[in-house]
Amino acid sequence: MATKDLSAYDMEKVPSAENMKFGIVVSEWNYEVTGALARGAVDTLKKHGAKDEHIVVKHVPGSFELTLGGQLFAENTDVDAILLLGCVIQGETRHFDFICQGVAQGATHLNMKFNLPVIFGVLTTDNQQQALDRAGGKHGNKGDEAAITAIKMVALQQGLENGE
Ligand SMILES: Nc1c(NC[C@H](O)[C@H](O)[C@H](O)CO)[nH]c(=O)[nH]c1=O
Ligand SMILES: CC(=O)[C@@H](O)COP(=O)(O)O
Repeated sequence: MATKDLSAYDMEKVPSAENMKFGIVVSEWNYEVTGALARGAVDTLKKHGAKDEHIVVKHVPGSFELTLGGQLFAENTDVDAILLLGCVIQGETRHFDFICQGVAQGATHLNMKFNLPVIFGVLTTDNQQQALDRAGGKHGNKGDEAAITAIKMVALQQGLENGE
């Protein structure tokens, strides 16, 4: 099955992030991958106008903790969007399934609970190579994708809230 280039997008269709504030929660598990996701996300947000001081990055131990990290951002800051960045790689047991389900459901819950764009930037792969391919490799960078998604959702929300 063809895999989309996660970093390919129409620059003209991305609103300015100049006045937007972002919180980024990064899992420390598989940090060779998640660190690359974070760099891609920060670089992309700044490429579209976000100010350094409006991008706050915090780390959590694993992807399962991304949800609480996002909730802490939502409860204690005035960010306009939160990016959850992680990498879960299938092991020998079903632990993978529970982590992935937990963080996916957690991210969805935060979107609804706080009426705030919470972006699911978590790689869920069979092996490390698939993850590396999507963290700045041949399939682009899911961190870039998460950043663009965050910008577009903030612009959508602000537009609708302003009656546009
Ligand atoms: N195996 C992976 C984990 N496991 C750790 C969990 O995310 C969590 O920290 C633990 O279960 C304690 O609550 N985390 C990843 O992000 N990626 C993995 O591949
Ligand atoms: C995906 C994971 O949870 C990682 O810790 C691998 O765990 P296991 O090999 O015990 O399934």
